[in-house]
Amino acid sequence: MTERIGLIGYGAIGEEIAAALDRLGERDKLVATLVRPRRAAPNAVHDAAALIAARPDVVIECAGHQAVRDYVPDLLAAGIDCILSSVGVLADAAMAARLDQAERAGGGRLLLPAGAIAGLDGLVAAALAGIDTVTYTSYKPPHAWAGTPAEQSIDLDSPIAEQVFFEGSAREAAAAYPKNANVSVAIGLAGIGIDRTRVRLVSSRKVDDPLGVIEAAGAFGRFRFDILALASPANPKTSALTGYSLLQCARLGGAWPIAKLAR
Ligand SMILES: NC(=O)C1=CN([C@@H]2O[C@H](COP(=O)(O)OP(=O)(O)OC[C@H]3O[C@@H](n4cnc5c(N)ncnc54)[C@H](O)[C@@H]3O)[C@@H](O)[C@H]2O)C=CC1
Ligand SMILES: O=C([O-])CC(=O)C(=O)O
Repeated sequence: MTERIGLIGYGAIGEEIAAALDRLGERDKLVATLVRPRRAAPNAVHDAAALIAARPDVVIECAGHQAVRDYVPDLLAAGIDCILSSVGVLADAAMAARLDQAERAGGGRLLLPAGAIAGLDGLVAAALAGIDTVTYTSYKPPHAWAGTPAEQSIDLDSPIAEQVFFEGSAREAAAAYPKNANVSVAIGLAGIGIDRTRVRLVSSRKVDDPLGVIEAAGAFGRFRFDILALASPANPKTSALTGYSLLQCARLGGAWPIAKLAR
C-alpha cells in the first residue's frame, strides 16, 4: 500500500481526497499539497521542487491541464508515479510525447484512472476481442457548462429540455472542454483510440448531476454503462466519484483500472 501521497491542486477534488483520507484514518499519508501562493492546504508547497523534496511515492494531479504541463514531466523524470485527473491533456500529441519521454527517462509511471466513469475494464478487454464503435455521451445540467465554449453554441438559459452542443472525437472534446471531457480520453485510450471514439456533450434539464453514458459494440458483443454520479458539492462540472477513483488508484499502488493498459 502506498504510504506517501502528494497532491497537485486543492479544489473540489483535492479537498474530497483529503477528507476521504481523514475518514480512513490515513491523513498522515498526505505529505505535500502543491497549491498556489496563499492557498491554505495540508502540508502546502508551492513548486515542483518542494513537492519532490517531500518524497511522495505517488502524486495525484487534480488541478487542470496547465498544472499537468507545468509539473508532471519533472515529477515523472524524478521517478515519482503520477495519477492524472486531467487525462484530457493527452489529446495534445506533443504533450503526450513529452510525458512518455519523462516516464522513460525517470521511471515514474503515468497512471490514468477511470475518474468520473466506470467500465474501463470492459473496454480494455473488448479492445482485444474487437470493438467497432465507442460513443460517450455526457449529460450535465446547464450551469455545469457555464464558462465553456458551449455558451457560444447554445443559450444555456433556454428552457429546451436537452441541447446537444458538441459532437466529435474524444480528442476534439478534451481539447475544447478541458474541465468537462477528460474521461473522453480515458475511454478512448482504453478502447479504440481517442480519434475513433465519438463524444456527444449535452446540456440537459433532465439531470441535476453528471450522467455519463458509454456505449460500445463490436466482435465482443455490446455494452452500455450509465453512470449517474452526483456532482461534487464544490464544483458542478465535476462528479464526486472522481476523487475516490484517484485516491484508490494511489492507495492500491496503481493497481486499478487504468486507461493506459491498453495503449
Ligand atoms: N478524469 C475525470 O473524471 C475528471 C477530471 N477532472 C479534472 O480535474 C481538474 C480539477 O477539478 P476540480 O477539483 O473539480 O476543480 P477546481 O476548480 O475545484 O479545483 C482546481 C484547483 O486547482 C488549483 N490549481 C489550478 N492550477 C494550479 C497550479 N498550477 N498549481 C496549483 N494549483 C492549481 C486551482 O486554484 C483550484 O483550487 C479539472 O480541471 C479537470 O481537469 C475533473 C472532473 C472529472
Ligand atoms: O466529472 C465528470 O462528470 C467528467 C468530467 O468533468 C471530465 O471528464 O472532465
